[in-house]
Amino acid sequence: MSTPPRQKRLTPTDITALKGVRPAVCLTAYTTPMTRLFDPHCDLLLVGDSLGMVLYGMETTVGVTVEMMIAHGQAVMRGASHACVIVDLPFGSYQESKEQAFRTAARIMKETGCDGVKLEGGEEMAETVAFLVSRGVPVFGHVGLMPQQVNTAGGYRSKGHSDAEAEKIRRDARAIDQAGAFAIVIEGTVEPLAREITGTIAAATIGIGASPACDGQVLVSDDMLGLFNDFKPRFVKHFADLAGVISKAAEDYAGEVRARSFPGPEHTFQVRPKK
Ligand SMILES: Nc1nc(=O)c2c([nH]1)NC[C@@H]1CN(c3ccc(C(=O)N[C@@H](CCC(=O)O)C(=O)O)cc3)CN21
Ligand SMILES: CC(C)C(=O)C(=O)O
Ligand SMILES: [Mg+2]
Repeated sequence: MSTPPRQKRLTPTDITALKGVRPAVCLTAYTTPMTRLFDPHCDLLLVGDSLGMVLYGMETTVGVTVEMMIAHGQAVMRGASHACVIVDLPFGSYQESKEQAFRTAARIMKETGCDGVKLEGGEEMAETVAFLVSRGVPVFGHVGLMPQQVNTAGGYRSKGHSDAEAEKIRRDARAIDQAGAFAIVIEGTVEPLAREITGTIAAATIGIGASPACDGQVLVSDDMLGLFNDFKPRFVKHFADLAGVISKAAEDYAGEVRARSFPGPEHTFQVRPKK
């Protein structure tokens, strides 16, 4: 009896090919059990550096390390059999030079087995994106609201309201597209601009707060599950209230322990009768 062929994950090329065919579905994933639940429903899973905020309680994504991204990238790869898996390059691991970016990307791909990496930036990162792609690293771009630039941007503010800001984002998206990115996240950007970019580049645009005109959508999974409630950007929709479910479970558990009604006989080991 031969073993069935191992199911192959979607490739970055497959994601680009969805453009103009059907919306690409993307969620962030950080752990094996959640990945197993998301994987059948998603085309793309992103091990986002948002994990610093949603899993580790950091104030921003700036403190996230390559080691954290590798540990969670490995966890996600253990649970993914269908979706394409992309890992975020964290702040400080790629901006210094295209060589630094390649070294980090190659290490992450080798140590996790993921399908490519994502990096934030526009025109200033185009040379880096071309360098990576020409050397075998599929690149997912990210323009518009760039969380790793929170300290120079003066906070998390939506983008493209002024003509000058819109023109900059237009140039950023074009530069990353022409550098060979297979897809580009457009974050926190006004609808007409996101629509225009989507219609004029080859890469698939994946929106988060960038309107339904994008080629696909992404959300931070803890946001859409109602698990992360420190803040709620306008683009977040809660598809469940897991925070409520979990706090109720903890409350019930605590009550039963205090009442000595848990554990019951069915959870308790008795000495086996001697033979
Ligand atoms: N849980 C979570 N969800 C995210 O979407 C997310 C993270 N964490 N961490 C990394 C970045 C940070 N992001 C953020 C954080 C806050 C806003 C926010 O408060 N936005 C305001 C903008 C108001 C405006 O300028 O119009 C909003 O009301 O949406 C947006 C994106 C997106 N990413
Ligand atoms: C929100 C997505 C695009 C992201 O970069 C992340 O989760 O880190
Ligand atoms: Mg990110």
